[in-house]
Order: sequence, then C-alpha cells, then structure tokens
Amino acid sequence: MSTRPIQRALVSVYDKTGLEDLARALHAAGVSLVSTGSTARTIEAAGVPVTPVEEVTGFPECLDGRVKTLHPRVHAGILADTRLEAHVAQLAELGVEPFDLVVVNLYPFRETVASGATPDECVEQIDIGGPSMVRAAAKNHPSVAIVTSPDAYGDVEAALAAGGFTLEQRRRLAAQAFAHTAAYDVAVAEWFAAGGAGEGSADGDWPAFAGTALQRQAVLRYGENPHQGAALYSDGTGGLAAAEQLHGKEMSYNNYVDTDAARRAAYDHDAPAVAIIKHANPCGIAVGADVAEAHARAHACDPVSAFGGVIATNRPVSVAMAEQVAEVFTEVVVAPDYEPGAVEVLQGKKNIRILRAEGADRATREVREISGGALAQQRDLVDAPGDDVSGWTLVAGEPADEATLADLAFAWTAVRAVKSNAILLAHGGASVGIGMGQVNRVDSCRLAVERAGEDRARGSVAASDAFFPFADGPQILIDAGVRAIVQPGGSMRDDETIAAAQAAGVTMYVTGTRHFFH
Ligand SMILES: NC(=O)c1ncn([C@@H]2O[C@H](COP(=O)(O)O)[C@@H](O)[C@H]2O)c1NC=O
Repeated sequence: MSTRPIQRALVSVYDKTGLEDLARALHAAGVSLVSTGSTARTIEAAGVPVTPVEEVTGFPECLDGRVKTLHPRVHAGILADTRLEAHVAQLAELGVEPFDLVVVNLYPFRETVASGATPDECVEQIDIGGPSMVRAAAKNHPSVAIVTSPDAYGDVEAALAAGGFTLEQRRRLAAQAFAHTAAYDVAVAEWFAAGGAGEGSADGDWPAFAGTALQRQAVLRYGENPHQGAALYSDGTGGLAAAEQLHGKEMSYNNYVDTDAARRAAYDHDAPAVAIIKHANPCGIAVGADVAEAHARAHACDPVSAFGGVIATNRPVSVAMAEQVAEVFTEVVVAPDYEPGAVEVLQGKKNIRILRAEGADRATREVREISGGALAQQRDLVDAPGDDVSGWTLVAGEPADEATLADLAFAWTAVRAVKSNAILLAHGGASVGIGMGQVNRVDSCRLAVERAGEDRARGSVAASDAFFPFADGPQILIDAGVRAIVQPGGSMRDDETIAAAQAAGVTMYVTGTRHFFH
C-alpha cells in the first residue's frame, strides 16, 4: 500500500518522554515542526528548529494555556481533506498549510485526581485543545497520521524511513486515538458524576454515570464452547487480565473464568493458601505453614475433581509445591510469583499454563452485565461484618475450643468462594468436603458429606453460606458426625435448626452475615 509523505507536523505533548529524539528524527527527515509552549521549548533546546504555534495562529497562548491551538489556522490545517481539490484550493486561499502528522498526548487528568488534588486543580487538568486536535486528526486519517503515545514514536521513525504512513497504518492510529479520547472522557465524566467537582449527582457509591474503557488484550480461540467467539479485554488496572504468562498453551476463556475464581478463593486467606478450581467452583481450599503444605491438603480434599484443575496461591510457588503440582494434570497455575527453580519444574509439564499475576484484586465495586444493562455492587470483601469470630453468637452446644474455632473461621472464609447453595466441611485448615451450586441447601449438605466420606465428615466443622431454612440440612451434617457448624442465622425456623444442634450437642455459631455467591 502506498505511503503518504510527512512534510509538516504539529507536536503538542504533556508527556515529553522521547520528544527530543522524535523531533530530531522528524527534522532529519525534512519535516517542519509546529509546536506549543513548553513542547516547543524542549524541541528548541534539543537543537531542532520549530515554529511556535502563535506564529501560525497570529494569536498568543492565553488564559493559562486554556487556549493555545484552538484556532482555525490550526484546525483547518488538520482537517483539510487533501484528497479534495476544493479543500486544497481553500487552504491556499486562506494561506493555511496542511499538517501530515499530529503528535499529541493529553493532560494527566486521571493521575491528577488520584493525587488528591483539589476540584479546581482537577478541572484545570481536563485537556480541551489536545482532544480536539486528536479527534480532528483521527477523523481526517486519509490525510493525517495521529500519534497519541510516546510508545508509538518508533512507528513514526519507521514510517519516516518508509516515506510516510500507509492509509492502513493511519486508520489503525485513528482507531487508537479515538479509543484514547473516549477513555479520557469516561474518566472525566465518571469524576463529575461521582461528585468530584463538588456538586455531582452521586448517590452513595453509585455515580449517575459509569463508563468502561476496555482495551482488547487478546482474541481467544473460542468462548465457553468452541462455537462461541471470545476475546480478553483489560481496563488497565492490572489484575488477571494483565497477568504475565510464563509458559504453556494460550489461555482459554474457561481458563480465565476459573483462574479468576481461584484467585478470589486463595486471596481470601491471610495464611499461605491454595485453591483448586473446576468449573468456577473449588474442589479444594486449604491453608498451611507454606504453599506446598496448603497445596497437598487442598488436593487431598477431592483428588478426583482436582484432575485438570486450576490452581491459585496467595504466595510465591515453591519448588516443593511445583513438584507436587507437576504430578497431577493441571490446566493453570497462577501465583504472585515463583521461587527460583519452580517454573522450571512446572515447565516439565508441556501443557500447563503458568501465570504470574499481581496480588489480590482489591477493587471495591463489581459489575455484571444483564440484558440491556448491568448490575453493580460493592464487592463481598472478606472483612464483612460477621467475618470476625469475635462477632459470632453461640446458639447451641459448648463454646468451641481454640482449634475448633480456627477451623470454623477457616470454613467460614472458604465457603465464600463456593457457589450457592454452599456447604463446606473443613478440618485442620483444609476443606474436606464441599457441596456447591445446588438449588436447595439439603442437597448441598448431602453432597458435602458424601464428598468428605464417612471418616472425614466425622469430627469436621461445617460452614453454610446462608441460613438453613429447615433443620433437615443441619441434621444431615449432625448425623455425619460434624462437631461444629457456623451459619448466618436469620431463618424463620432458626429455632428448629438450633434445637437439632442442641439435641446432638453440636456447637453452632451464627454470624449475622451471609455470603451468597452466584
Ligand atoms: N487549550 C489548547 O488550545 C491546547 N492545545 C494543546 N493543549 C495541550 O497542551 C499540552 C502541551 O502543552 P505544552 O506544549 O505547553 O506543554 C498537550 O497536552 C496538549 O494536549 C491545550 N491545552 C488544553 O486544553
């Protein structure tokens, strides 16, 4: 595809990274430069000739920089469609020279807000002239190339060597430019809607406008099923979407869903913890003195289901843990890091995907799409009221001893990661039987007991993510030999449930908080 030569460039950048080299490269290629205030000064200091924008507009930069490039002599030069004779003729009549390249990056609005600046300071960092030039150049991509990030300066140099950008390249740059200004406007609009400027329409945590600016990270081979297309997007805040893959086949859609669930489960615990996930549900969660111990105990919960599982830990993977994992067919391992030698051990398994992803996701808001819109809620963080054992109420049996209380606390934390209706049996800081995703609680109790087996159910403790509507569920746990139960309480028939525990001499605590997870 043919290139369009670059003869004249408009450069106006807040972030001056790489500016001097870019200016030198443009000058060396015979490009004449027009530039704003401090951008022009930086270019000049680098020894490159530059025309101040005031010389083009015949108007001084004014109002503390609020007006610099907002002038027809600038915008006509950007917006003229040089494919049209009429536009070229009008420019000549008006004495306006066209631009072939616009290099702009915007005032750091998001960073200014994050710095805790005053509303006035934030407002001052809303770039007006910059987005106008970016949008104009992007619209006129048949004639103009638009560059919005120092990351793309290498592409400019390559284009100079090639005689200019091709139309396809200018189209791609235009798409990036519109994505850039769209994300910028989302940040500004959200800030206003949240009351950042001092008189927004915020209603508690819920601003009147919520925007999302997502960048595609990857096109995935397929979605939940092979006939569904799929892609991965990132909102730029890190987390799993920004994980570094150290080894293995491409991540699939289901791998991401399960890995997200695994991270949620592992990071709920303070001690070294491992969660093994299948189909977004845990088949083992455990804490330990180290990750190897936690993994061995999580795996022991349900070795049959752990085959082909996704494993997350909240600490770096040790060589000892890696050796254990390598013995079992595993789809994904995700961790904040890997101790020396651990990746090498895991790499021995050709198909395992090894991910390094920064720590816990501490976003306080989560959004789920529904038909025609979205639901937003505060995240169910592990420090909800009722998560601390000191707030629990003993409603049946003897007060738990220290070890039993620790097991109950572990079970109560771990059950949050299990899809409702959730019942989790635990012993010694490890799940031993999990009943998940059933449409009634009694079936979840049955499943948890069955998965644990007679020996492990006896003497274990149980957590229920929500109250027992009837005494039938807890009775199954009691009959299986569960010695203590923690549940939110609050059912109309709490007295029947409590009476069942009381009659069996089983300790029961209520937390007052439930942890549904759908
Ligand atoms: N008002 C204007 O006409 C205007 N024109 C360009 N800017 C911005 O001014 C910045 C560069 O200014 P300087 O070259 O003075 O550092 C860029 O981030 C650019 O987006 C403007 N500033 C804000 O709106």
